[in-house]
Amino acid sequence: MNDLNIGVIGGGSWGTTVASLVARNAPVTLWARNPDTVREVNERHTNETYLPGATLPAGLRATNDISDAVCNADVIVMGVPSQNFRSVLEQVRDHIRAWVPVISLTKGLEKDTNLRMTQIINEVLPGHPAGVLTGPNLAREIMAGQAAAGVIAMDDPVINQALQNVFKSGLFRVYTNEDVIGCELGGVLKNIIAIAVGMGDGLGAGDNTRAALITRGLAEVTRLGVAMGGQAPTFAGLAGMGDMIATCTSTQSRNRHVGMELAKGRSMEDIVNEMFMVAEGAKSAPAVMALAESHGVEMPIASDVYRVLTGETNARGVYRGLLRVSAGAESEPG
Ligand SMILES: NC(=O)C1=CN([C@@H]2O[C@H](COP(=O)(O)OP(=O)(O)OC[C@H]3O[C@@H](n4cnc5c(N)ncnc54)[C@H](OP(=O)(O)O)[C@@H]3O)[C@@H](O)[C@H]2O)C=CC1
Ligand SMILES: O=C(CO)COP(=O)(O)O
Repeated sequence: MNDLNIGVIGGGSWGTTVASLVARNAPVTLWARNPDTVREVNERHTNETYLPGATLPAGLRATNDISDAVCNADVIVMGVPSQNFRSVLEQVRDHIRAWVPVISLTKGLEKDTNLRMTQIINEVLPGHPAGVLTGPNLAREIMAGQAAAGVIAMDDPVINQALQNVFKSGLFRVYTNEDVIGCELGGVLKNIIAIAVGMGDGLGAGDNTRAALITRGLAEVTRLGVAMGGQAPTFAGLAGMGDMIATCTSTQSRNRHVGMELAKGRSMEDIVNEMFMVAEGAKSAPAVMALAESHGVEMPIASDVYRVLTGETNARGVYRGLLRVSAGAESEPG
């Protein structure tokens, strides 16, 4: 057992899953805002709302009191959606000890500021090392005991290696990477491409179409990621291509699900109203478009998705457009 105390913040699908993984290696306290979730985790070792059918480790303790999860923690792991990240981190700030590293699990950008979650950590908790744990990691599949691999990224290689030991297990292989920006953006930007793939799949597109969307999607994600300071090889790794493949092809993906529902001609408002889990791609799309524009990067697939999300056009309309567009060189946008 590792002697670091870990505080995981957020009792949804991924926060609960990561807390369960870490509980094999170190003492963990999971903070959830919902007292029913806390009771269920502590008494029945389940979180049926977010992880139906999964049994959580008996040693995983949950709390409704954020100071209980934070004040003795040597590492804080943030697993709340991007639009709530800052406000929850401000609650963490009231209890966190000096220099404790903060790891984001969140794959989104903050609305209006367009900031990445590690940038928010730097703003709210200056001096605390900030990193991300990311990769092709669908929560329910990991809880079902399927092997997976992820990446832990942080500027400081010594802390990064210590954290690798906190998260890794026989079923969860964790690689280190020092490219925080690239790893973080890989996880964020693939979500909008997964919506595009969901729209295609919902309209009955074939395997060739899906492969073309994923490949061209990865090309535009890489262009923006590199323009924002990420390293190109990161986008060919687990945080980039790996997560892109998992999210774009899995029936478990919430982002792909949004695309499938859009393909039925439903409005975004309707779809979101009946989802209780987060689909970060839809929330982050305006920020992605703003960043693409400010960096002078063309993202034809993402901008088509954005036009569907805003109701300017529909899935069928952009699909027809895709077939009409003439192709140039593979190294160029379009
Ligand atoms: N699920 C997955 O497979 C993976 C998800 N991720 C990323 O992890 C992040 C979290 O996603 P995920 O766990 O799936 O989301 P879910 O929708 O499953 O759960 C969201 C959780 O956040 C909590 N929450 C929301 N707002 C607040 C708030 N203001 N204060 C406190 N808690 C809040 C919810 O609490 P309540 O129940 O009370 O509403 C819930 O516990 C996302 O950015 C996602 O992209 C990354 C990898 C895999
Ligand atoms: O990021 C994920 C898998 O790596 C989860 O994707 P969804 O949010 O689309 O379910």
